[in-house]
This record gives sequence, structure tokens and C-alpha cells, in this order.
Amino acid sequence: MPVSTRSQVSGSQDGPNVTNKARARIECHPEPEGAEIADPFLNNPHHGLKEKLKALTLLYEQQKNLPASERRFATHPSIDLLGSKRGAPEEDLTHRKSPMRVKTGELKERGTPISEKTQGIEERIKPLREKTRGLKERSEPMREKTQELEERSEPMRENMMPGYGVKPLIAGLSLEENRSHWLEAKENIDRFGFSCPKVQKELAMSSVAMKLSMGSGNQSEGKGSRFQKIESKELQTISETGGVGTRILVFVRLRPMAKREKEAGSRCCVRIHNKRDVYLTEFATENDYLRLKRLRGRHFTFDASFPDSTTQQEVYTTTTAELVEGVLQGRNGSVFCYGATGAGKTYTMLGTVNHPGVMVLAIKDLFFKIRQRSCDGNHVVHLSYLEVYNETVRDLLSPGRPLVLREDKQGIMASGLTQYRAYSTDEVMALLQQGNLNRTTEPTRANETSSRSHAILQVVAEYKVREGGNLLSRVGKLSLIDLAGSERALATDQRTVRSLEGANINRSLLALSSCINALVEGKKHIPYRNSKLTQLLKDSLGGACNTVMIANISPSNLSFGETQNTLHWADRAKEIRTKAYDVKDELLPVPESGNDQAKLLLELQKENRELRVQLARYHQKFLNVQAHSLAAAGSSPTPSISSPSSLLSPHFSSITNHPKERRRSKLSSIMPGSNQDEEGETTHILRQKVQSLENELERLKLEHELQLKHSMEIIRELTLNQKPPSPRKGHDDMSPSRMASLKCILSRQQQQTQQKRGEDDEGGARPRRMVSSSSKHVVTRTGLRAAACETTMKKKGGGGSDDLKSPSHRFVSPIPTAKKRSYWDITTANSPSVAVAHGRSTRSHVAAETPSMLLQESKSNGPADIIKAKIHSNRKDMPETKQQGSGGTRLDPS
Ligand SMILES: Nc1ncnc2c1ncn2[C@@H]1O[C@H](COP(=O)(O)OP(=O)(O)OP(=O)(O)O)[C@@H](O)[C@H]1O
Repeated sequence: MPVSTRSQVSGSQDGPNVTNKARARIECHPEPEGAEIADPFLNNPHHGLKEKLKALTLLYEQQKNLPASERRFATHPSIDLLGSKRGAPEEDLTHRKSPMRVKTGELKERGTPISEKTQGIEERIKPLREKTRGLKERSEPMREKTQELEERSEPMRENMMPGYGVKPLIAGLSLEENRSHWLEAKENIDRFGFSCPKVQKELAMSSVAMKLSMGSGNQSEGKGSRFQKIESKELQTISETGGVGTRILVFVRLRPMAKREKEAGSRCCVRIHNKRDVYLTEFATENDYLRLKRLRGRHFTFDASFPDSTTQQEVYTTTTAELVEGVLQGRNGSVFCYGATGAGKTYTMLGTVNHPGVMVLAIKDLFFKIRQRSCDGNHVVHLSYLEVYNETVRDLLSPGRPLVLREDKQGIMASGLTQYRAYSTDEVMALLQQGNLNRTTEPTRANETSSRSHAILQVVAEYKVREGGNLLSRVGKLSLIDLAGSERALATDQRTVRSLEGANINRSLLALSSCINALVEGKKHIPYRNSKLTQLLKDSLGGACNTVMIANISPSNLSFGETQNTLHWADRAKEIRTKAYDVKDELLPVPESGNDQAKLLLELQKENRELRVQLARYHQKFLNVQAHSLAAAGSSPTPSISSPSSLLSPHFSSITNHPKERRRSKLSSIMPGSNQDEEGETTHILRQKVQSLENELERLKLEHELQLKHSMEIIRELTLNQKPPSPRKGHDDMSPSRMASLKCILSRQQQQTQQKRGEDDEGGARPRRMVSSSSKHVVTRTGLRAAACETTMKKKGGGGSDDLKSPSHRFVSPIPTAKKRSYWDITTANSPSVAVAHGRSTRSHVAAETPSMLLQESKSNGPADIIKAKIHSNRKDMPETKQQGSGGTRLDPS
């Protein structure tokens, strides 16, 4: 068996049995420089493979047969081929280690530090691995969430609208409904000019457009959805509590495209969806090369949005009807229209004859509701209409000098502003019409009938009702404001006076927007004083008021900038919160005491005074008529004047007991020569006056009766006691004859009272009259005096009842009693208009002091004097009557 010698081995080159692996290993681990090549097989490439194999097999066999200890020794790295090669030639080949094993050992040796290193690294890796595991565990739920979100976002992705980004899901609608809305919207978009598939594709592909639109869409969606939630909640609150809301409600109204705009080739850039969402599209202009064929979109959400087909009634019902109801309950409400010039503000607020606007509909509704509640209490409606033009406030109902704004406890008021009391819708309509004629309107480039001023119509409804002894009063104010249009100078006119108006309009609107900003930001100082408009709107914006803003917009893309501004401000105004309003605070009990009573008393006294003067005049006229009739009957036999009616004209002689007829007769006698028309008119006025006078007299009569009753009681007391009262200073002794006369008076009074009561009962609710017919006597002191006189005369056997009685008792004022005088004194003392103060006498004062105002009225020698003369001549025949009559205020001993 050939055994390869060292030489052979050393001489052998890399043989074919040197595996590539080994070679690679050699290449990878080259021996250090200078070191001898350890493996003879490797150094002898010419060595045959067979031999090598043989040698190896031999070695293997040898090793196999060796005991384990020796095998281990043999494999010891120190006894390697190198060692045997160097210093042990006698060494048996069988003891020679396999070069491969040596190599392996060597490699192992060299590998030890590497493994140690690996171990160290592994140790360091270990905590990292643990950390990773922990992170993985923690990320697991996140992954689940992501998955869930992806699932949820699937429908939204499906809802993707080209050009508008992600279409917001509408709160409260199912996915299917949302999808159908989207399809509808998509159809409309096609209608607006996106029908070209290429454009659509571009839109879908355009990442920038998508990003923009998605950005805005998402943003607004997020905001919108938040608002939707808030708003739906708040609207719910509003509907539940009957309009008690503190947030300004903002509505948007889109007007139809105008003919002029169509002709100019404008496109619709506003899309209102679901009566709530407004999509505004900005079309790229031809000059905008950077954005050519790209669209920008914005989305807004409001309390309600009205498309161009909405009717005036719908707008009113949604926006203002609640406020009108609130006003009747004592709350303040404001509606104002905001928008660019020509956007449809005036149309919304005022409307046309065929399509009346919010102002007209609100007033109609207010009166309708008042009529419905008329049985509950009293409603008083006052109306004022003003405009703010070039920073001056003007009264539209009675134009004149500019008004000055003043602030008091109730808010800012335009001093001197006419407050019309309105009784019906028609009346208000007429006033509105009149006011609008006075409003400043000029044609501009943007609008042929452009309102150049801000108009404010204020309706104050006062409701008074008696509740549990208290007079409750609720006052609600409704302000309906048509603002002038915000405008660009170019849009209107640059050179003329319109530009100055425009500047003023813009200034006030700027002030308004500053106030809105300050209110939204919750600032302490709100710059209301910056303009007249904001001063007048102070209540509506920051006061205790339910406010509604209607933003009017144009659909034309030519007005894109203005529309965007309007929508921006409207969106901002949504965040304004007005003060909380508690209607109970307004229900103020008005007890009829103290000042109010005194005030009422003064008013009544004043009225009373005036009525007395009028009464005096009528009586004077009456006397004149009588005098004329007497004069006419001068030649004829003297008419019997035993009865008062005999003094009257033939017309009067036919007086019936019916008060109306009596009144008519009186009036016709007062104006005997007047023609029919005049008479009718005057009669009407006079009838009213007479009616009020009669009422007043009735009241006085009642008072008088009370006094009489009192005095009668005293008399009765005296009669029963049969003892005259001890003489008092200023009073006559009560002689038996006097006592008898008093008794007589008493019985007569009782008779009269009974008779009158019987008459009253017959007449039912018919008011009692002071002027009596022949069968009905006036209970006056003079009457009593006359009665007493008659009795005395009868006793004396003097003139009987056929004697001429003084007609003066018909005209003698029932007023002059001590109590009455004091009443008058109060009146005059408190009234600045009556010159009784400081000792100065006035006609009314004199009238109060004297028995008859009539006799004081005329000092001329007219027909009245004839009567007077007659009366005096009669009185001469009756000394007691004369005495008492002249005394006037002194009635009798009591
Ligand atoms: N909803 C609508 N339906 C029909 N026509 C409308 C509507 N809104 C506005 N218009 C018409 O548009 C035109 C301009 O409207 P309007 O005068 O109300 O605008 P404006 O906002 O008050 O303008 P300015 O601020 O200049 O006064 C009018 O001819 C009006 O009839």
C-alpha cells in the first residue's frame, strides 16, 4: 500500500482532492505571512486523489482502532502535522493527526473568541428582543383598531366625490341615504360642467385638487359634524323650549341667477344640499395657468340653507316665526339680513307685493296671534322704522332732522323717533310702504334698486294682563333689519357719490364684523361704538335677544369673492352667543300703588279737566241754541218753562228717554245750520266726546251720591236722637223748622233714589245719565236746594210748582263740593299745564271753584246772558234759592 511520504506530501500541489470548500477556507483564512503551509496535501497539487483518499482512509482506520484516550491525544492540537514535521521524524504516521482535524481544531480554537463575542452580543440583544416582543404585544390592539378604522372608512371612500373630496356623511341619515344624496349631488355636479369624462378623470386623478378639496372637506367635515351635533342638539332645545336659544341662528339663502348674470355667461358656483350644507366651488380662471382645470371647494354647514326655489313663506316660517311667538311672550328678537349688494336682502326682508318678505309676514303673523289671544289681556303694538344712512340715523316714518342715539337702561334709543301705535296689519303695511318710499335707494352697477342704507323696523308688543291682583306686563321687541350690501367699489361705482355711500356702508359693516369677531373671541370689550349700526344692533348681538341672521348669497361665479366673504362671516356668526334670556324676569308685577297710582290720578285729572272745559263749551252752545229758540219764539206766547224741556227747541221737546236719541237731538241742535256731511263728521266726534263726558259725569254723580248718603246718615242720626247737635263754629243751629225741612229733603231724596234705581233696572246695563228728562231728575245739591226751597215755599204758602223754576239746576255743576274741590286742588297743584299754582287762576280752576262752569265761560252779552238774566230774575222770586245758588259751594247747614 503506497504510503505518501512527507516529501511526497510536501511536494504535492493542490490536487483534485482539495475541495473547493477547503480552498475557499484557505482563501478566507490565509496563513499569516511567513508561516509554512501546514497541510502537505494541500501543498502538493500533483498528489493523486486516490492516494490521498487511501491515506485518509488509513488514518481513519487507525484512529478508529485506537482507544479513546489516545484518540483524544492524537487529536490534541499540539500534536499536529507541523510538530511531527518539525521535530519528530521518527513519529509514526499512524500517530499523525489528520490534517483536516488539525485544521478543524485550529479553526475551533480561533472560533472560540468569536463565539464568546457572539455570546456577548447575544446577551446584549436579549433585552432588545424582549423589548421588541413587548412592543409587538402592545401594538396588537393598535393593529386591530387600524383594521376596524379601515373597515369603517370603507363607505367613506366609496362616498368620495370628485372635486369635493370626501363628502361628509349627513348626521341622522343612514349610509344608503347618504349614498343616494351623494349620487344626486354628483348628478348636479355633472350639470354644473363636470360632465366631461375627461375632466372627471382629471379631477379624480388630480392629487392636488383632491388634496385641497379633501383638506377642506375633511376639515369642514370634522367641524361640520361637530357643529351638526351641537346644532341639532341646540335646535332641539330651541324647539323644546319655544325658541329659548342663546346661539345666533344662521341661515343662508341663495337667490336665483339673474338674467344679467346669465347673459354674462356666469356659472353657478354654489350648491345647497339637504337644506343645510353649502358647497362653494371656485372655478379656475383662464389666466390662472397654475391652477388651470383645477377646482377649489369649500363646504359650510348652517342651521338651514335655502336653495333658490325656496318661497318667502318658507323662509319666514323657518327663520322668524319662532321669534314672533317669543316677542308675544316678552322676549326680544332680531332678524338681520347680511350679504353682498344684489344678493337678495331687501327681497328677503321686504319682498314684493306678490311675494311679501319677512317684515310683512312677521307683522301679519303678530297681529294674527294677538287677535287669537285678545281675550287673555291687552296688547299694544308700537312701531318705528329708521334708517342709518351715511352714519346718520333718520326716521323713515316722519322724515326730518337726523336723530341722536342715546343709551338708557333699556338700551340704545334713537331719541325723537316716532313710535306709531298700530292697530291692524293694513295700517302697518301702509306705514311700511310710506317708510320705504323714504328709504334711500339708488341704482348701482350691481343692483338697480340698491338700498344705500341699513333699515331697522322695530315692533314693540306690550302685553298687559291681570294676574292675582297684580298687573303683569310683558314687553317684547322684534327688530327686523335689512342691511345695506357689502360691496366692492368696482362692483358699484367708483367715482360718484355712491362710492362715499359704499365706503360708509363698508365701514359700518366692518364695525359689525369687528363686533362679531370680538363676541366670538369672548372679548370683554365689544366695539359697538364704532358705528351707528353696531350701536343699534347692540341688543341683537350681545344682549338678551334671540337673534337670527340670514346670509344672502348670489349663485354666480362672478360674485365668488363676495359669496365667500358672506359665507365666512355667517360661519363665524354661528359662534356668537347672546345673553341667556329668562322670560320670567320680564314678567314684572306692576302693583297699582305709589307712583303709578299718582301718575294715573294725574292723567285722569288732566283728562277730567279737559272734559270739563269741553262740557262747558257744549253747554254754552246749548244755551245759545236755547236763547235763539227763545228769541224766535219772542212774538209767540211765552212757552211754559215749568218743565226744563219746555226751554228747549221744538226739536228738544220731542226728546225721548232713549239716551242715544237724546244725544243726537242735542248734537243736531248744537249745529243747526251745518250741512249733512259736516254734521255727520262732527256729530261723530261730538258723540264720542259727549259719551266720555257722560261717563265722567256719571262717575262724579256716584261720588256725589256717596256724599249725599253720608250726609243723610248724619241727618237720620240727628232725627232719631231728636237732639240738635251742639252748635259748631261756622254752622247754623238746628232749629225744629230746619229739622223738618231736612226730613223732607231726606224723604224726597229717598224717593228720587228709588225712582232712579227703578229706571236703571229697566234700562239694564244702560249707563245712567246726569241730564234728566222730565221724569228723571238730577240729584245735585242745587236740586236739593231747589227741593228745600220748594218745601219752604209751600210751607209759606208761596208760589207752587207752577212757578218758573230755575233752569240753572240743569246746568249747575255737580262738582262743587268740598271734597271735589280738594280733588281739583290736587289736580291743579300737580299739573304744570294748569295755572293754579302760585295762586294764578286758570279757567279750569275758576270753573272748579264756581257752581257752574257754563256761567263762567261766557262774559259776553250773548244769548246766554238772556238765560242768565232769566234765571236771576227767577231767583229773585226765590230768595233762598238765590242765596244758596249764589253761594255755590255752600249747600246746606249740614
Ligand atoms: N329669492 C329671490 N327670488 C327672486 N328674485 C330675487 C330673490 N332674491 C333677490 N331677487 C332679485 O334680485 C334683485 C336684487 O335683490 P335685492 O334688491 O333684494 O338685493 P339686496 O341684497 O337688497 O341689494 P342691495 O344691498 O344693493 O340693496 C332684485 O331684483 C330682486 O327681485
